[in-house]
Amino acid sequence: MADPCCTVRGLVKTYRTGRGTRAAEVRANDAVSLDVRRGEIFGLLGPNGAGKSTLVRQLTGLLRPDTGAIDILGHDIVRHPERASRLLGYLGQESTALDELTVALAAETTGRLRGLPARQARAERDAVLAELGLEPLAGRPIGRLSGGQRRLACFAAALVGERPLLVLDEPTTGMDPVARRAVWAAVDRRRSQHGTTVLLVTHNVIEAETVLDRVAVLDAGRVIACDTPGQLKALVDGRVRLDLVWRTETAPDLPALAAAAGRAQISGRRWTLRTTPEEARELVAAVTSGPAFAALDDFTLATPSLEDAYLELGGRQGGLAE
Ligand SMILES: Nc1ncnc2c1ncn2[C@@H]1O[C@H](COP(=O)(O)OP(=O)(O)OP(=O)(O)O)[C@@H](O)[C@H]1O
Repeated sequence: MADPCCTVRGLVKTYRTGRGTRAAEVRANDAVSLDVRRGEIFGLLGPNGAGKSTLVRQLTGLLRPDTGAIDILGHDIVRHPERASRLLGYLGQESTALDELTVALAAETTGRLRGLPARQARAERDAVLAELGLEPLAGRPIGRLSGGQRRLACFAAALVGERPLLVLDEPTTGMDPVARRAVWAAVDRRRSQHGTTVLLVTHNVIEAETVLDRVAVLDAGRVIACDTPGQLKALVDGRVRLDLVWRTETAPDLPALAAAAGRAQISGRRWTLRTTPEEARELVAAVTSGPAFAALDDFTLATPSLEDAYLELGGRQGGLAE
């Protein structure tokens, strides 16, 4: 592969829980192999429990794989996990380590721990707080911020003391649209100015489609596909998704709906149908007139998303959403 940043081969991680008769094993990563190129924004997409965080914790040297190999910029991270912190900036799901520090001190301390001289750590701290609009919160302890503000403050800290690879585990969870945009602008800037590579964990399909160059889809610990969002969506080209939301859980029993009822994925009052544009058009006509319309609360017709591609690939029927 041209210019690799991170190469993963045959990674297996099994958690053991309980004791005696309650002992159980969860294979969180099951022979995962991946290639991330330098300078790309690479995503790990999958539902809760797919094994995304387990994978990134191994890449960051925090968790030891049972078997398999991880190479980051020429370094063997399984043999030398301590090297990971010099190669990558990591934003995990928890902020507890930084909770007692103010936003400014968390950013400055991270810079110092990464080997920056005091003056440079302070300069980078000021620049990143300004870049992310965090100056008004600079003096507040991270543990006493809102969930979205806390994520943004931890993201700011992860950016100080530049690293060639950024590993971000659901960075925008809980953030408002302004903060989200600030995060993606900061990521883009680092990529264009320094060629930074970004490995991003998400189960937000819209975000994945917008920001990722390539995405690996994980399901039950395995990579079930790896491609550009566009190529993955091409798997479901020519089809549309129709969501019908009824006023009550008992949808009207009408001949025009019988075939659709048999094929719809039903969740409470919502029916989801993945079908051809022609059939969707007929169904929309049928439900927007007469007794069906009286029973209808809402409907949406959409082009395929990565969510549809995931289901097409054999992903769990519940889909990617939480
Ligand atoms: N410390 C642990 N001990 C035991 N089982 C664990 C542990 N951490 C994770 N697991 C299990 O391993 C599997 C993968 O979990 P992981 O957190 O990697 O998934 P994920 O894709 O990151 O999920 P989410 O989207 O919810 O963050 C799940 O079945 C989870 O219950």
